[in-house]
Amino acid sequence: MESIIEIKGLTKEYSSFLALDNISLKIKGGKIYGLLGRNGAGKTTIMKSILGLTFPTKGEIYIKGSLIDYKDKDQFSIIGSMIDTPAFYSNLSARENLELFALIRGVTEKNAIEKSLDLVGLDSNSNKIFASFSMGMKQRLGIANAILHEPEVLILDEPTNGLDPIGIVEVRNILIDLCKNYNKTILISSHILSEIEKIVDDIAFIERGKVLEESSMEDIKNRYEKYTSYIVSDVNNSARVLEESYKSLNYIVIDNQEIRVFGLDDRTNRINKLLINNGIDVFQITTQNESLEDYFKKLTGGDKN
Ligand SMILES: Nc1ncnc2c1ncn2[C@@H]1O[C@H](COP(=O)(O)OP(=O)(O)OP(=O)(O)O)[C@@H](O)[C@H]1O
Repeated sequence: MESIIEIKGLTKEYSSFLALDNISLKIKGGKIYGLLGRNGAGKTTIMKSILGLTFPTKGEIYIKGSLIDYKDKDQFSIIGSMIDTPAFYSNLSARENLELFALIRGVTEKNAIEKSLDLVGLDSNSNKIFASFSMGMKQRLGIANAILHEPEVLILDEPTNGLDPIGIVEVRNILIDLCKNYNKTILISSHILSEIEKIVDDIAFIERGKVLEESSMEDIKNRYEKYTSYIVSDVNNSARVLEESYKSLNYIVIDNQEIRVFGLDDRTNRINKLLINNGIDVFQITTQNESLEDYFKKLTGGDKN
C-alpha cells in the first residue's frame, strides 16, 4: 500500500541536543498509526516537522509522494491536527468557537461545523461555554476543529492526555469511527501503550529520537510471548540464582518485585523450589500473555531506562 506520508532520515538538532536522529517512517492511507514512546522521546517533534511547526535539520518528508514544501500551503490542506492542549475561547460555546476557526481558516462548507461536532458527539445547539467543558469535551472539540475542513489525514498529539477512563474510550471510539467509516488516516502519539494498543494498525516505537521498531500491530501481536511472572522478596538474589542454575534462561527483571521468565514453562515448580531453597520468598506465580507495554519494555531492555 502506498504511504500517504513518508519520512526519510529526519533529524532535528536543538543547539547541541539531538531530538530526532535519522527517523524514517511510512504512514499508510486509511489506517491508524501510533507513535509510541516515553515523554521526551521525540513524538511531538516528528508531528511538528510534518506540519511545518518546526523545521528539520536534515531529512525529507513526502506527502502523497511529493516532497514537502513548507511554503506551499495547499500541500497541508489534506492534514488536520491537534498538537498540545487545544486552545479555545473559554467564554464561547463549541459552535461559536468553531465558527471563529472556520472563518480564520476559510472553511466555507455550509454544514462543516454541525458535521464535525456531530462526529465527535458534541451538541451543536448547546450554549455551554468552553470554560465549563469536561476535559473529554475539550479534547473532542479539538478533534472537531481538526476535521473541520475534511482533511484526509489527522495528526493528533496525545489526544487521550488527561482524560478519565470513560473519556479515553470515547476518544478511542471517535478515532476508530473516523478511520473505518470516513477513511481518515490518523497519526496519533501516546506514552500510554495500553491506551493505543486497541486501536492502532501500525506502530513505531520511538526512544531518544530514534525508531526502535516500525511494524504492524498484527505482526507484533503474533510475537507476544507467554511468560511466567514471579513476585519475589529479592529480585537481585533471584536473578543471581537463576543465572547460576540455568544456562540460557530468557528472563527479565521488571521492577524490584517481579521477574518474568519467557516461554511456556514446565520449569515453574523447579524455579519456585530453587528460589525458596535459596532463602527467597515467592509471593505469587502467574502465567500471562505479553501486552504492548511488556513488548516495549523488552525492546528497551526492561525498566533499566
Ligand atoms: N524548542 C526546543 N529546544 C530544545 N529542546 C527541545 C525543544 N523542543 C523539544 N525539545 C526536546 O526534544 C526532545 C523531544 O521532545 P518532544 O516534545 O518531541 O518529545 P515527545 O516524545 O513528544 O514527549 P512529550 O510527550 O513529553 O512532549 C525532548 O527532550 C525535548 O526536551
